[in-house]
Amino acid sequence: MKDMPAMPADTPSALLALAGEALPELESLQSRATEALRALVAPAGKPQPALLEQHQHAAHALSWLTTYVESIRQLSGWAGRLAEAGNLGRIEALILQIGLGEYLGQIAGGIPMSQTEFARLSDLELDWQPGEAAAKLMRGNTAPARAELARLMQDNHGRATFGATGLDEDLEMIRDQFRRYAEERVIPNAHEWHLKDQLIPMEIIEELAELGVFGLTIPEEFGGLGLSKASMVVVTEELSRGYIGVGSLGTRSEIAAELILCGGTEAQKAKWLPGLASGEILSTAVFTEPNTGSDLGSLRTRAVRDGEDWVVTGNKTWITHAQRTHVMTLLARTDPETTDWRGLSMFLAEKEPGTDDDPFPTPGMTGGEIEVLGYRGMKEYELGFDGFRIKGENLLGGEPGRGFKQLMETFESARIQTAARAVGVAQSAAEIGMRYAVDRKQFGKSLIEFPRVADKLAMMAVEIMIARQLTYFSAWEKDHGRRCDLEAGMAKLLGARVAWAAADNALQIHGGNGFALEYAISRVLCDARILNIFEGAAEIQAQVIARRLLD
Ligand SMILES: Cc1cc2nc3c(=O)[nH]c(=O)nc-3n(C[C@H](O)[C@H](O)[C@H](O)COP(=O)(O)OP(=O)(O)OC[C@H]3O[C@@H](n4cnc5c(N)ncnc54)[C@H](O)[C@@H]3O)c2cc1C
Repeated sequence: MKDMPAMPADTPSALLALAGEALPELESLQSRATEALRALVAPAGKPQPALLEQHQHAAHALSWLTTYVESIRQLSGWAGRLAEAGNLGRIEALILQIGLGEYLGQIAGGIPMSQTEFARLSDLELDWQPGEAAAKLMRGNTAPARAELARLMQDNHGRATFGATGLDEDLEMIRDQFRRYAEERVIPNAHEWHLKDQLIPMEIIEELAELGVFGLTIPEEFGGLGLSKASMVVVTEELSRGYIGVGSLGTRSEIAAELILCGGTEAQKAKWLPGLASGEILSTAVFTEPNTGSDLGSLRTRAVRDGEDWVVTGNKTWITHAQRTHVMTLLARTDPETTDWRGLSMFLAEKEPGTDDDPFPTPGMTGGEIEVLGYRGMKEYELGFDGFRIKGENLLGGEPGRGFKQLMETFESARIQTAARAVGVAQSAAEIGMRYAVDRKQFGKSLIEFPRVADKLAMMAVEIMIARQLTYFSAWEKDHGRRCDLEAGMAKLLGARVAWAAADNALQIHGGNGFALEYAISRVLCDARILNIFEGAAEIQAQVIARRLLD
């Protein structure tokens, strides 16, 4: 078979010029796709929920297409900035070439939304004849390029990332600090914590508190470090590379702090934020119920006024880190006349931290552990509330009925953080897979010398960089005060798929050993699986993106 001609990867400027030419064409394709969906689901101008559901596959195809166009834009932007600064080396040029080639190819041929569902342009009754630039770029994902990238990854092994991140020195210093921490304190222990299904030791939580992890983005006036979301992303990425459980410790504090900063009264800010920032107050997010997960607005746990207080009755489930925490951000229905998001309120419900012997000592509250595949370290619980009392002053914002909107205001940050967790997990899978592929020999040579093994590693490096750049972009937008629900949703959507693919492929590289609990990759696979479920399951994320594109 005749090989396709290789792309001129030795001329990154030519590649960037081609990307620059192709982008307007992709943007126009995305506009055509949006109009095609509008024709299907909004015949009278406004999207109709029933039609949007009927055409869900087409709607999600648009979401994925848009995510890919943004990915190409961010990948090109990243490479362009590196080139300007004289830092676009060979490894970055190959990531750019392969990434553009592969994502353009998938746009034309089908984007995997899951292993068996593809977003195709024909779902939106579109066809696309790629212009000259796009057609050239599409040939970029060649066997020689992947082989060279895998070779360079081997040389690069031991550095923080495969390819320069493009972040500034301050952020790279933060990365270094947390990378060292994870190397010394997390990685040597993570697998044992997982296998023994242990809570992450308090010692680690105290050390992270010392390092400022819980108050990273809380303003200095409330005892935090007042740093950017970009720094949160870097810290989260590195800690999650060590262990998703450790990378997720800060998630709940981030949600609680965002809730209070956006929706709390001045008194609530003064009361809660300093303790959250210092890590003395640990929080847990209490939203999901046995019958309401994705459709959170319909939840049924009730909070009823009793004098100054509120009394809570109902059941919650999947509550991470419920036992050891001091405060619950608890969403409950305060208007019994409603059945949707309108009657919900958010509480900062105080509780006593439990112990193994007495996990839920607070009156009116019971709980039990849910045994899980992965994402251990904080443990998940189902909770029962019966006559559980919350002080009136702990109703967030002091006014009932605003809980769902208050929660929605935190979605951007939470999704950015989850995307960063996904990048960290994917990076750890890539590194573990790489080490094994080098060390393990079959047929007289290292596994990495077989193209199908090297290809997997090369594609991991490419997709991790794409997901990383999308995540940085959404953090950048957030830090500059711009709305970024769309970008954060896309980063989370793609990041979760990338993490799962990386973990699955790294396990494949391990062969039978990957299936042994003893090997770290077995844990990373289990940990990666959750990313497509929480913080908006992939299908919900795609639905939200599609709705937003039709706004
Ligand atoms: C390990 C873990 C930790 C968690 N931690 C917390 C926590 O700390 N606090 C908390 O409140 N919650 C937590 N959750 C709950 C999590 O947010 C929910 O699991 C998630 O929102 C999905 O809800 P569900 O599990 O009820 O799935 P369901 O809503 O029943 O959905 C099941 C599946 O159906 C599909 N689906 C659902 N709706 C649609 C739709 N409209 N269109 C197309 N497909 C759809 C999706 O594939 C989805 O995965 C956690 C969950 C897990 C597993």
